[in-house]
Amino acid sequence: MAHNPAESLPIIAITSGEPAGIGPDIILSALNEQTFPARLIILADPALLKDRALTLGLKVDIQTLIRSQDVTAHQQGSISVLPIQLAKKATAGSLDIANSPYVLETLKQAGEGCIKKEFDAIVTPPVHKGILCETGVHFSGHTEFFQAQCRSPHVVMMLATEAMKVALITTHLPLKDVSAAITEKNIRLVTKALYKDLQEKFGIAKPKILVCGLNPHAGEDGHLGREEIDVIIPTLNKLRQEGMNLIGPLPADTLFTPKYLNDADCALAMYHDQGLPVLKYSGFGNAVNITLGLPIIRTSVDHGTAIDLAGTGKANNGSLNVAIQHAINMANNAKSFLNE
Ligand SMILES: NC(=O)c1ccc[n+]([C@@H]2O[C@H](COP(=O)([O-])OP(=O)(O)OC[C@H]3O[C@@H](n4cnc5c(N)ncnc54)[C@H](O)[C@@H]3O)[C@@H](O)[C@H]2O)c1
Ligand SMILES: N[C@H](C(=O)O)[C@H](O)COP(=O)(O)O
Repeated sequence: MAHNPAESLPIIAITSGEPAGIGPDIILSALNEQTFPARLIILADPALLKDRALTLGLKVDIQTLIRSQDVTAHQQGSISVLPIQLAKKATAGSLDIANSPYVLETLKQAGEGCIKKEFDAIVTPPVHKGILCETGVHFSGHTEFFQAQCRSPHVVMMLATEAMKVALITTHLPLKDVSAAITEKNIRLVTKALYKDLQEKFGIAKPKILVCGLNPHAGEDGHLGREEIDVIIPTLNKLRQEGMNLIGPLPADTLFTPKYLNDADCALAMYHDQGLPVLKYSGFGNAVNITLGLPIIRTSVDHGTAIDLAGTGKANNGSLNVAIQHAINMANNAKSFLNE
């Protein structure tokens, strides 16, 4: 049989995201504007993509796959869909709880396919956490969903641009619960998982990580909070003794300045809105969200469902391009690592 070079391309599963949001829009525009060096499978209702393409005036060739193995190399303007049916026709800009099980099913099938190695990586356009939670399921994010599905003891949320990487000790946690989650165990598990993946997945031999304090001015010697003195500093000292290059805890308000960032590989923030606003200010629309610590590869966009923009043609697909390209690179690296 003739060698088919397409067979060496990674298979990337892309979920549709919230059907009333911009997920379908950015998938259509991204796959219409360039050819990705991969076999791309969209887990979605084909009717959703056809409707949205019509709304957006995009001419895209949407093919339905019977089996994931039948997917061929991506070509600009073509989309291969593994069908999952919506409960109700989706209206751009209007959330409908009836379609929440559909969203969860796309994630479930993507994760299962990756675990079974039918897919080499997952890319997730945005879901709406609120409408998923309204079904009674507790859904705090893809990060936690795939952690539970893969039974991973600890995962790390890291967002990255070309200029900056920001990882988080705690992810989707109410602010009132953050202090209690800043424990030696959590700091140790996240920092170790981050360090390992910066080495193994990003080829940084000895990562230099800047660690934020929790409190204003990193606690001001205990006058503005004691988490630094009681937990963060002793834990970082132990990790340093294990060979890690950790700087801090530094006051978070000045850690994100060129003096520190220019010379570091990653910033580690204590909570979501300590680290992500800085990253999004610096590179919103061009950043990738990567879940480290999973046995599978998963990347995502840096933005949400932007319900206000769904179906308008105003959604930017830059972050999805970056998320797909990162997933392809990571899948290729993992394949060459296995072949070494
Ligand atoms: N990866 C994900 O699944 C993910 C990421 C972030 C937020 N969310 C979820 O999305 C929902 C809405 O969140 P939000 O309102 O805080 O943030 P959002 O990112 O949806 O919107 C914030 C602002 O950015 C704009 N925006 C977002 N994406 C854009 C794009 N691609 N192009 C142009 N403009 C864009 C929106 O119009 C809005 O003004 C929430 O349920 C949130 O949890 C999901
Ligand atoms: N924290 C992410 C952000 O602000 O971009 C977002 O909520 C997505 O998280 P998940 O990848 O866990 O869904």
